[in-house]
Amino acid sequence: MTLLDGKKTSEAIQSEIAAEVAEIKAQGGKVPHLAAILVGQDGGSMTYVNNKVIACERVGFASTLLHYETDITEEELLTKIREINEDPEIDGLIVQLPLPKHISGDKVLEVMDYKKDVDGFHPVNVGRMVAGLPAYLPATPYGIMQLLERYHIDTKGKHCVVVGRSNIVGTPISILMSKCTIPGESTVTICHRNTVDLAHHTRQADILIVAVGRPGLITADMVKEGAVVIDVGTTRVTDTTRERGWRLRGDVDFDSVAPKCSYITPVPGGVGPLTISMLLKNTLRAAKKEVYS
Ligand SMILES: Nc1nc2c(c(=O)[nH]1)N[C@@H](CN(C=O)c1ccc(C(=O)N[C@@H](CCC(=O)O)C(=O)O)cc1)CN2
Ligand SMILES: [Mg+2]
Repeated sequence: MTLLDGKKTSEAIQSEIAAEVAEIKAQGGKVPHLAAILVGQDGGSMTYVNNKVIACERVGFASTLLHYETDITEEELLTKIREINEDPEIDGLIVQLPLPKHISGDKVLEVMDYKKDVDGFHPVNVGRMVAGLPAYLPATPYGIMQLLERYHIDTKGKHCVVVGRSNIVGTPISILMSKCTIPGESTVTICHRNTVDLAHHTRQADILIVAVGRPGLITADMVKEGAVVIDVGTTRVTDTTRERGWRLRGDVDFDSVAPKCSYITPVPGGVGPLTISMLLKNTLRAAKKEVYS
């Protein structure tokens, strides 16, 4: 069994990005600039956004963090987004999810300039990804593709079973894995909350990607011998032995599943760190006008 080291891969990607930024600076160019909007005080969201800002500094990007109270109105937020759309200094914009219930994520995306949508969630970017046109790929699926590529995992003709159909992970990764690209060329099955006999499907998987946020859902009996297992789940579960009172747990029961796998991602240190690196990569692509002129 080989551990897919997301931390190491993420560091390698960030070094590549930092080298490109150094080159841009040396040529007297403008450094990439990411704006991140955070609404409210959710612990996980605050950690992720802070980590994004720190990662920007590490690779030499400029960043702007806009942190609003939970009671900001939808219209106030939309006005701010329209301002950022018009700001030529800012190359990429993300709005950290989840948003409070009174703000429509769909409206936020529709207002956002798709050319700055470095999360790849805007309908234009989703549509272009489906059509196989240049687009910003959502960071987590993009990170999974990087892991498969950099570990030279053969995906062509393999059966890839995806558990979860979220817009952030499940749906886009199932499309990317079915595309005629490498990685890709897989036969894809999507499972979700109404799938009958989940284990029947997961046992068929050569490549199993799980993104539902249900700690320990996938147990050893649900996995084929030699499978590649990608665990996207990162749920905070109570752990009184830790000072902070919690630990992260994936959707896969790592201890029982790992011995059966050819490759597996740990939690933490698997897909998570790549989510941040691929956001930086998209921001660099935005600054270089690689996707849109
Ligand atoms: N606008 C967005 N919102 C959300 C996204 C997103 O891509 N765009 N994805 C998730 C949260 N997320 C980034 O935003 C994210 C999740 C996990 C990690 C990560 O590095 N996890 C580490 C553990 C970190 C820890 O100790 O808490 C790991 O798995 O090793 C990074 C980013 C939902 N919202
Ligand atoms: Mg899902």
